[in-house]
Amino acid sequence: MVQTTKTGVLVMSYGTPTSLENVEAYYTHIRRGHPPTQEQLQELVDRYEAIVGGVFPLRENTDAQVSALQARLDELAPDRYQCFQGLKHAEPYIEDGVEEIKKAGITQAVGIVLAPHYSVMSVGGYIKRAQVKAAELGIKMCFVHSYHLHPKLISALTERVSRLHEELAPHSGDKPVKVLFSAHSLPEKIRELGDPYEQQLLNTSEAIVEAAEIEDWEFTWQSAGRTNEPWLGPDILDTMERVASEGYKAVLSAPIGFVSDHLEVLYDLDIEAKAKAAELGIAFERIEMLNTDPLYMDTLAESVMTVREQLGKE
Ligand SMILES: CC1=C(CCC(=O)O)c2cc3nc(cc4[nH]c(cc5[nH]c(cc1n2)c(C)c5CCC(=O)O)c(CCC(=O)O)c4C)C(CCC(=O)O)=C3C
Ligand SMILES: [Fe+2]
Repeated sequence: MVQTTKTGVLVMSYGTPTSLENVEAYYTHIRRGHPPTQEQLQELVDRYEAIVGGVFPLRENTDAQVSALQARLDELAPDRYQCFQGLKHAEPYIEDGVEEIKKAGITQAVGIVLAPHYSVMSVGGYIKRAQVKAAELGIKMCFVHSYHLHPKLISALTERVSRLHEELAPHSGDKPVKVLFSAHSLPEKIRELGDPYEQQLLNTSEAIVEAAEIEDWEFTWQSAGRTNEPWLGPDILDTMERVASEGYKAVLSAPIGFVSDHLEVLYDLDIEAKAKAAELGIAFERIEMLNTDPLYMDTLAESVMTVREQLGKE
């Protein structure tokens, strides 16, 4: 096999079904091999049907993000990096991505997840799977664990929050606009593990409000799983009810735990939370997702290059 001195970049993301027929297999994978009940499946299919229109946006967005990152790395360091995709719950799986790196004759790689905040239950899980496969194939690998305070990420998010804040101000009556930062909830047990997830999310929120000079804001959770164990709360729908009862007339939604248009944003916020706002008689608008924003691509590229230097030194 021809070896190359290029560094592989394993770009990891959640993954989404390839078609509505495929939702059951996808959901079964998320549930670690336990198929959902008919009712659970139908509920998820209904949510996808509400947003999809034949295409699953997360797949296109992940493809576009990986290509844009490759292009940016090629500009910053020509011929040095080759990107590969590895998905948590769909093909190409994380392990497939590592296999592709091996097949390309690459012996060292950096892994990065398309999610800025680290939790042992999210990013930690991605990294573990890549590590196991890389060790098996003899590839030397390093990882970006989080990039939730990267100045360019904060700048891209601040710009979105500031712009929307101005747009919403005329609709907020005699109260300020309420900014609600949110991220995917996780089971409450992460607190016992000393997980950095919550603190990192608060730190991102604080960096944005400081830069945007916003005083009226809260952090709240969204998209909690439908299981019996307790999940981190309060949920955004409950927070919206409370905020409306306090007299607020306009909510700005900033789902900073996500970087792409997908189900948790297009359904849980744009359909479900928006319907709740209509019921409560308040305005509700969401910031645009980062998708391939050049500042986000720079955040990823610079984070990869920083970790790559560590790899070289070892
Ligand atoms: C932390 C976190 C992120 C953010 C970080 C990251 O991006 O990794 C995230 C993102 C996403 N979650 C997604 C979809 C789903 N997540 C589910 C279920 C779960 N998510 C969890 C956590 C997270 N999820 C957990 C602990 C579960 C319970 C099951 C388990 O223990 O693993 C379920 C099952 C049904 C339900 O519970 O709703 C679905 C359909 C999609 C893709 C949407 C699309 O296809 O457009 C995306 C980007
Ligand atoms: Fe999820």
